[in-house]
Amino acid sequence: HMKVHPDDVTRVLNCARGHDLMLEIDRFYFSPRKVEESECVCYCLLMFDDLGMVQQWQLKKDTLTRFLLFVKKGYRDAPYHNWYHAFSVFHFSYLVIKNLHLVERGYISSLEALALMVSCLCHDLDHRGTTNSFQMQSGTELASLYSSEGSVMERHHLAQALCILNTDGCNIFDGLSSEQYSRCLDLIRDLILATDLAHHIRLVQDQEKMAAEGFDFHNSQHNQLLLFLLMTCCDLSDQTKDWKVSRTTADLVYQEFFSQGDLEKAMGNAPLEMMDREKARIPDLQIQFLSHIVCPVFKILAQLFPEADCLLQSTLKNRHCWEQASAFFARRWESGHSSLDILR
Ligand SMILES: Cc1nc2ccc(C(=O)N[C@]34C[C@H]5C[C@H](C[C@H](C5)C3)C4)cc2n2c(-c3ccccc3Cl)nnc12
Ligand SMILES: [Mg+2]
Ligand SMILES: [Zn+2]
Repeated sequence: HMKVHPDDVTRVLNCARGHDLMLEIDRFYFSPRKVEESECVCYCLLMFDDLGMVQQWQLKKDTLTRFLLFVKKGYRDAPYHNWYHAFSVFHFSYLVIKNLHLVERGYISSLEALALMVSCLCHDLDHRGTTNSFQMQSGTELASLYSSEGSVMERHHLAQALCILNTDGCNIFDGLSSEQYSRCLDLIRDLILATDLAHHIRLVQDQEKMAAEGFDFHNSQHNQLLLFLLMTCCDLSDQTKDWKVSRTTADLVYQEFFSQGDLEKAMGNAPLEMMDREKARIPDLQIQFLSHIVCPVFKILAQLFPEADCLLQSTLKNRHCWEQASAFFARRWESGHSSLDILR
């Protein structure tokens, strides 16, 4: 089973003690993938502290550090769904809480902010780089455990998160009252399950309606729809960064998709076109993904929070870059080249 050495905890605590937050780490354009892997856990500590969470929820730094080290160990080295993805999703939750003033303005409570940050860290724990439909079609052990409820991978990520919280010396919530503790775990459950994009698609019309009507601070449904929207925004946040990050991320996602497609072919199943390295046209697929899923989400966020307009603009700019690439790619595709290298 996973183990964390006491010296690792000490090393992180020493690193955090001496450190200030990196310059501009709290800006939307900051790319968390620039942080050294060995410093990520220390920066998680600093971000929790910067938002006053350590003080407010009496989080013990050694417990929080041990928890973070277990979470980091809980991710596999898949091309995309690895610790760096979790760290970057967590970083974006820090950005929206801080820059959209979500707690001070009463959109979410401080407990919901804590649950959001912890859910982001844990939301893809033990991901194998394959999709829910792959689990079901190939009858994996996770499918046998969870397929009756759907969101197979997300239920596994949640189970892994609860397992770490129940590990000796890792229960970061032991300073919460029993009522706050159960509310926090209910939130983490709902927020991790909300990262299934199929779940998001069922909600997005309600989220658009909420943004059009205006957020109702007395409507608990609006509060829940906003929390789910924030989780999706965090999970897709690479697409709000500059073109190089957006393209590199797509590269990594399609490495996972194409490996799954290879597996499905080997098993005699025909993969989706977006999983088939022989058929997929990445620029066109990315234009669809940005148009149908990413830009609508950040449009809703920008309607609710004017400060978030820069995020919508970035996703639109990245979609435009893919449109340019698509035209160029089409020309090259006709003449027999198919790799993304042309975009370097
Ligand atoms: C760059 C990039 N491209 C992506 C292209 C496609 C899809 C994707 O799941 N598409 C859908 C398309 C329809 C309707 C639903 C359910 C399924 C059928 C599959 C969604 C995701 C992509 N994605 C993610 C990402 C975000 C959350 C979970 C998993 C992943 Cl991989 N993060 N970055 C990217
Ligand atoms: Mg996921
Ligand atoms: Zn994710």
